[in-house]
Amino acid sequence: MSESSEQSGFRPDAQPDNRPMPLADARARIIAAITPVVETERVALADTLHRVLAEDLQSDIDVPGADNSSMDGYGFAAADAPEHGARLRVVGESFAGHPFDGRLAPGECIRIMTGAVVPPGVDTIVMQENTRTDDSHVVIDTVPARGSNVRPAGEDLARGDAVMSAGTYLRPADIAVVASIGRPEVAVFRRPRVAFFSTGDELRPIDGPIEPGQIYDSNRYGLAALLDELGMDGINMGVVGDSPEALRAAFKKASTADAIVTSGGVSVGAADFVLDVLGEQGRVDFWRVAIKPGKPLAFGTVGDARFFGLPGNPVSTAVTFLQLVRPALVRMAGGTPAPATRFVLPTRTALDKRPGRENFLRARMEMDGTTPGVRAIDHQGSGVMRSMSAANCFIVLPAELGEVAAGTDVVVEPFAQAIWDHPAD
Ligand SMILES: Nc1nc2c(c(=O)[nH]1)N[C@H]1C(S)=C(S)[C@@H](COP(=O)(O)OP(=O)(O)OC[C@H]3O[C@@H](n4cnc5c(N)ncnc54)[C@H](O)[C@@H]3O)O[C@H]1N2
Ligand code: MOO
Ligand SMILES: [Mg+2]
Repeated sequence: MSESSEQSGFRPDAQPDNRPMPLADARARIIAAITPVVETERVALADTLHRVLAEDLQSDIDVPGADNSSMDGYGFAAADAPEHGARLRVVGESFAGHPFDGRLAPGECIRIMTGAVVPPGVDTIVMQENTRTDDSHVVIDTVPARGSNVRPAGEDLARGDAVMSAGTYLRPADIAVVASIGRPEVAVFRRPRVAFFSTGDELRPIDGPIEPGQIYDSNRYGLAALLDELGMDGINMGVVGDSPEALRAAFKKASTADAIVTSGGVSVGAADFVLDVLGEQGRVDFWRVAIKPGKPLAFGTVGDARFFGLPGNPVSTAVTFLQLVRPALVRMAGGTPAPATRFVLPTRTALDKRPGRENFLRARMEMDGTTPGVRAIDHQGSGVMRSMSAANCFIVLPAELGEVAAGTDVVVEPFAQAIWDHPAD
């Protein structure tokens, strides 16, 4: 039996046929429901990693500010060294931060270092490995072409250039570029406030003992780290028990955030109340997505907040966060989510698959000698978080597919991703 025909008692209007929603549709609906934050603040550049730029930046200066040398060597006028073996008198030096302020007469050159200003009269630099010194002279064994090793002013950015536009998610390289034009502070969007909590009577804090039947609340630590990595303002609300009353109180408290992310209690069990309380205190936009792991995901609204009810199985929590919550939060933060980078590799192992849900198998891309391939982690249970930790990619198998034989080309999605679109890319 195909999984898509599974039934449940719950029927949000959004899914009149009661089937789990295809993942692409769920993602599109979530993205369409997100409103980006608009408030901005000025922040020291050093504190802007993974913040979203809220202003267009233009350069007031040339970077670099002057023609400069790309080599340690000697600078001269090409006309003075018409052939290999030319001999020039060394009359001064230009160091980075200490320009040469004299003038060159015919037959003269200067010692010059990488990054040092190329003075008027010098149009060519020879690297010192191609020279010999001879008293106060230098012999250029191999004369380079005119203009060699001179980096022009403004090579990186010219005065007036557009440097970066509002909506850019700031990566380390971007921060270095902004620093290069001398901006100690920039305007960024306020970070979305994302309230998150775990649900489950079995969950215990990680700094105490556990009894049989109890487990440590690991999902909340994973979620906190994922939110942190995205630059969100995470509001850690702890563990909420499996009771409608406790959930009502938690939903109420979280309803002033921009988003709420929970784990657990969204399936059909007798202690799964998240969906009921979401319907009661807010609105269910849809429930259940044709994704494995992660099917019972719920999306909706509570007060001001977009609500993501992630399934409690730890791998399901992680996979649904990456596939559905992360792009939504990128948009909420003022950025543009990038489509996943994917490519094709042969699978070294046969893959179990039933038609019905798009599968995200945890896998490792690896080389066999010089041949790249991908190998699924042995244990694919949605409670086996080590499968995520040991993996470096997903194998993504389309919903309709059945079993996959070893040697078949499969779609691979590396964990290391450009997750937001970068206008300069
Ligand atoms: N009769 C059916 N049962 C289940 C179905 C179904 O379609 N019919 N779907 C299964 C699928 S798929 C998933 S995924 C889970 C989702 O369950 P819930 O979201 O209701 O999550 P819980 O029942 O609360 O917990 C599931 C599992 O995960 C552990 N857990 C929960 N929270 C944490 C946490 N913070 N840290 C670590 N581990 C956590 C929990 O102890 C359970 O073992 O439902 C299936 N059932
Ligand atoms: O889809 Mo559930 O996520 O198998 O574990
Ligand atoms: Mg459950």
